[in-house]
Amino acid sequence: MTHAIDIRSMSRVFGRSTALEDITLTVPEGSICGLLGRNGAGKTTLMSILAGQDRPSSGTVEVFGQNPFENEAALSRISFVRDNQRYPDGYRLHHVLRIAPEFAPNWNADVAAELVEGFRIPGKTPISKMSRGQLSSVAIVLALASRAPLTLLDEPYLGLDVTARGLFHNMLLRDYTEHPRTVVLSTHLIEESEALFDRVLIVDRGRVRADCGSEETSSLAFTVSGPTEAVERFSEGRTLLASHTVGSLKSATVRGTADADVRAQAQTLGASVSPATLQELVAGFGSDAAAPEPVRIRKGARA
Ligand SMILES: Nc1ncnc2c1ncn2[C@@H]1O[C@H](COP(=O)(O)OP(=O)(O)OP(=O)(O)O)[C@@H](O)[C@H]1O
Repeated sequence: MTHAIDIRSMSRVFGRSTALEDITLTVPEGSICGLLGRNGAGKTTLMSILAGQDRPSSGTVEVFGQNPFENEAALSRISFVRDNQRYPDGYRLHHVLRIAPEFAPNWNADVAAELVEGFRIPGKTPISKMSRGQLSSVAIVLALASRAPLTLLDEPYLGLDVTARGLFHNMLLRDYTEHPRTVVLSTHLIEESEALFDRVLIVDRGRVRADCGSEETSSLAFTVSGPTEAVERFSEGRTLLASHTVGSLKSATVRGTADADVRAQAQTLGASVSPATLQELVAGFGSDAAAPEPVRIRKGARA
């Protein structure tokens, strides 16, 4: 399998703060990977390094087999759109659309025009005066119309209304299907975006906590709920990622697979088991109770 991203033993330290610690991971070509984790988990730092805007303190990073840092050939294959994207003073939309193809060899003006119309991005307003959602819209136009082999989207949803979010999802999936590429998308809107992902990377405090295909997340953890005593008895000897108690009822996210034995045991105790949602997994792997060892499940990428 060809890897778009290959990271080995990579760390990024800022003074006394370790933003990324001993990261080893690969992302196969032709996948949409959700990069998920709590605030400060290390998502933006990871994307900046992949985009050649920062370099690791140790370890190696390869994008399509090359180190992206100060590497023009590698950077021409990467589109990185971040939430605080800056534009030159006085720039309006038409300036951006005119200059973008110079940096994006696969630029598609039809995709850009369709998105500009759908997002209702004003042509006359200077970019510096645009609303938060309009800025996100411009960033998404750049990201999708670039059709870069590696597209990095860091929190693309900030300020976007529900219609604009739907347009983004539809265009991403449509254009990705017609022109396959590798996309890494970080977001805190997990429920809304999870249908996009065929891979999921969960990071917390600079470390990879889970790395698997999206259809395999159900084997990482499950939720058990019921009377507090039943859930506590069921949880004995198991690894809890998180738990919540409301009145006499308790719900816990438990590491492992909910096989027939697990379900039967819960039922005997008067508790019930259901698959953990992706949101519960991210919250669980970001909790202080989560064990530090990463869970990796490697299978093929989407065809
Ligand atoms: N230039 C820097 N100097 C010092 N510390 C930094 C720097 N950049 C990032 N960090 C620290 O590295 C850690 C990871 O930050 P990062 O921005 O990558 O997190 P994130 O997962 O993108 O968070 P969020 O979801 O809040 O955007 C944080 O603790 C942050 O304070």
